[in-house]
Amino acid sequence: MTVAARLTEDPNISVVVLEAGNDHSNDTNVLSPGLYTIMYGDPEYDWNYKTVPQIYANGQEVAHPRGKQLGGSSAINFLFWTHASQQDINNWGELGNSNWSWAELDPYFKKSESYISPSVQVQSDLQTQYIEQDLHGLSGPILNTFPDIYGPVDEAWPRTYENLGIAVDGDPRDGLALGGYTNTINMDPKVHQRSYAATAYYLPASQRPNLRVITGAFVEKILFKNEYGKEGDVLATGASYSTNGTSFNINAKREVILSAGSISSPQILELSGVGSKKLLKKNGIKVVVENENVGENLQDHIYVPIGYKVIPGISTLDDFKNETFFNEAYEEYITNGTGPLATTGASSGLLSCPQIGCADLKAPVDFANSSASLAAQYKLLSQNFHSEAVTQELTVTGGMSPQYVNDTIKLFTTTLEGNFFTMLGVLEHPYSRGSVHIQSSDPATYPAIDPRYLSHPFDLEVLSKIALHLQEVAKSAPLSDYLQGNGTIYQEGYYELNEGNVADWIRKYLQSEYHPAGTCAMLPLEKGGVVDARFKLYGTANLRVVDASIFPLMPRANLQSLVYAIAERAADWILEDGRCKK
Ligand SMILES: Cc1cc2nc3c(=O)[nH]c(=O)nc-3n(C[C@H](O)[C@H](O)[C@H](O)COP(=O)(O)OP(=O)(O)OC[C@H]3O[C@@H](n4cnc5c(N)ncnc54)[C@H](O)[C@@H]3O)c2cc1C
Repeated sequence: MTVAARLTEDPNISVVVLEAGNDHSNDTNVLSPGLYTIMYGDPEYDWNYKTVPQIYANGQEVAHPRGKQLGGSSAINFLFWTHASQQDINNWGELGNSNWSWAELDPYFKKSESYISPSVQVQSDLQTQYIEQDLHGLSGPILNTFPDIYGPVDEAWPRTYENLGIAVDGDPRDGLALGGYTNTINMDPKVHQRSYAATAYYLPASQRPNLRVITGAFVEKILFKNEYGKEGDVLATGASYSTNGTSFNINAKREVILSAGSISSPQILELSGVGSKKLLKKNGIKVVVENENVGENLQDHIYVPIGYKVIPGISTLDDFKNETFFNEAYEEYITNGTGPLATTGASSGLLSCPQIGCADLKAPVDFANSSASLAAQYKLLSQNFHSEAVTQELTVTGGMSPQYVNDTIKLFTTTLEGNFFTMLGVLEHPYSRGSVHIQSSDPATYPAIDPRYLSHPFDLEVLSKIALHLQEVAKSAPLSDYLQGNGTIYQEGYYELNEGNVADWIRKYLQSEYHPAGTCAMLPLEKGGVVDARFKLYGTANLRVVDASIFPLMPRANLQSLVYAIAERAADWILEDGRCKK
């Protein structure tokens, strides 16, 4: 939506958007910051993917919700608005992408955002004074602020990191600062509604005569002309899609932009004949552009959860299990836009290895068994291992059921009596790599998603340190004041982790943060690339991929601010390239 909205600012450019899901931009389930888990597993909102069994993680399938609606996963995400580091983006340049550096991308982060300062009370309670307003966008479409409804645990969060000597040392928006802090969320503070791609980019543009959005349009493949373009590249002429079982073709005069996300973009390319010759032949698909890199290089953030019992009197998401409580909260939100459904968590800690007490951990240096392109990625990760964030620590103020790794409906709640608090420790820069590939030429058959979690042994080593650090945080005041036994009494099913049992526990209960990336990597072709540094698919004259699948290397933190930034940049380049061609 970001690209379409920007391009149609020019009345001479017409854009048609094909979206498989429906428009839910007026739906409380999407707009309420506290209701997002209600959408998981529901086919009206969520593709509800699962990985193939993960052989390094107890053979489990891992759930992968993805937004199936206008605005995609920005409509179902947790509203965390956090940022990549400078090094993360500079790495993309180092890997061979010209004109990619933090300095060059920074204006586009700003372009997408309107930061809205909270009240003086919120600033003090949530310790938001770290914000440097000049670093933020102040007039972009996505509204971004702090939750103004929160409890004592939220207030305790930044103070706990302060007591541990690892409070945030600046505004992480600068791509440098590290430490524990309360992050912003993408919410309109006036009405307490999610601000996301559909409300922020689509709605203001929806009346333009040069923008047409077709919802319920399931793209089956991209169409190519059977002749070559000017530069010897294949021409994309449009797409075929189906609506309610009827198929249609739509023509594109200038460009086709594929933004179906890290799971569907490689799937659509392969269905269209772009991918590995062997795989396409096996599935009876004619090869249009041969490229073995399509669908490879899958990366994801995984995390380990640890659950605690809270002291009596602390309200948590567990209270929603009480029907009366939920109905009252729902009524209050619908009527006044306030109450427990008008808010969400915002507790982050971006921490380096020395900050979590693992300064002695040695990052891998021998990449002899890796391909040259992967070795280049590993080299950058290892060089910066001790200065970059190794983890993002965050919280869910409520119980989780980590045994339901493959079922998000059950994962974010418990059947237990009581109130709980869950700490999550995310592995920020994984070394494991996987893939997404079609299993059939039938577009309705989901692709095989295989992130190969923990296939690189270093990931387990690092995640173990992260899990042990979470326990230290939980035992530290003032957070520990709100946890039973000062952070030593676990939710049933969890137990004290130590050097001896932590690895087994992680293999069993690791979860995805639902951040798949990298499957149509922006890299030089010979280094594993699918698109070039201007998003153009290799071997084609006029097809670009613009979504998280082009990230060549996983950044720290949550992905959405980076997805908006690259989409803003892509729109500029599409306009620029169009002008050059005239
Ligand atoms: C549950 C969840 C929680 C998250 N929490 C956060 C968070 O708190 N903060 C954060 O920064 N990030 C978060 N993320 C990640 C972030 O939302 C995503 O990385 C980002 O939205 C990805 O954008 P994208 O454009 O690559 O793909 P998507 O947003 O997934 O968009 C792809 C779009 O393509 C459509 N599509 C797919 N296939 C087809 C087809 N065949 N035909 C037509 N349309 C199709 C989809 O329906 C969808 O609308 C979360 C993600 C999830 C799933």
